[in-house]
Amino acid sequence: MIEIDFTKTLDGGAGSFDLELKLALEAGQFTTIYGASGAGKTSTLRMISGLMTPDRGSLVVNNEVWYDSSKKINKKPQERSIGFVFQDYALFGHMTVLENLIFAKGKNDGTNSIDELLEVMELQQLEHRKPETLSGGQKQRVALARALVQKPKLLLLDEPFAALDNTIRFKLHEYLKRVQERYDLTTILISHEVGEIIKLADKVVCLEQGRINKIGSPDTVFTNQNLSGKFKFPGVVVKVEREEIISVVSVRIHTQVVKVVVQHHEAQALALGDQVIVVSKAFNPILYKLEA
Ligand SMILES: Nc1ncnc2c1ncn2[C@@H]1O[C@H](COP(=O)(O)OP(=O)(O)OP(=O)(O)O)[C@@H](O)[C@H]1O
Repeated sequence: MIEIDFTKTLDGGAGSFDLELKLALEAGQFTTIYGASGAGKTSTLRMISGLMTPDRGSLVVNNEVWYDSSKKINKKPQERSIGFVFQDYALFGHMTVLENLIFAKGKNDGTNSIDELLEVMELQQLEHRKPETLSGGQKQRVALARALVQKPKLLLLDEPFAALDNTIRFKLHEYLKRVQERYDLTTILISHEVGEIIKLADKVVCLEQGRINKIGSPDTVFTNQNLSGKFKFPGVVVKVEREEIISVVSVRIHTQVVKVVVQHHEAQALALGDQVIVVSKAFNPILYKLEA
């Protein structure tokens, strides 16, 4: 359990405001922080990691006090069991992929196996390459593997996929889900992408000017409904066609476009580019084996 209860006055563009966060996250849970630019998302992760000090409050991770202003406890970032991945990779350019991971391991025992991480993240073929020779998606896989070497209790991700195109981003979601489940990681992701949040997160915390204004499952936060469909696919509206009795909305889901029949009044509420969730209650798929 991660118990966050701290405040800090931040210098916003239009004057100062208080970031006030009281939040409990269950171990192994995947939480996303969502909110407008300047709401205090990055500051929150920096305070959890010890890179920024709150004005007052406490932070307790699995019953271990990392910060408590009244008891004057403030663990240094290197004493907190955290893996941090940023948008800009921050890999060591003069080291190969393998050397980056070995460096992260340091002299510590009890770390995750580097061989296993290379395998899970499918980096074996790239282990002797330097970061400058890798694509953005490959670099981010290395950054994710490196963040996991020290067996962190908490994985913090600050818009790690924002600079990548959709296809690479979708692949990285799969890798992230895979490691999150394999290592039972308590994860906090900052994201602006509603589709990404619906796909990955158990819980979403919406921040506005330093305060939590909504919290809950992505379904309830973004649609005000508890969606009970068997299959849920986040997508983007690419076409709305009004026909005689009904309207047809085309939704791009990853690389496919599906057509969904809706009532006219539902179609009227939609614009091209809107993010939506396609929910299917009864789904009777037919399976075809692909020949390699
Ligand atoms: N050390 C600091 N002391 C005081 N104010 C700060 C400090 N660091 C950042 N701020 C201010 O706090 C506000 C919130 O910044 P933060 O980076 O947390 O926002 P954000 O929600 O992550 O935004 P974005 O989505 O643009 O990254 C900004 O106005 C920023 O200038």
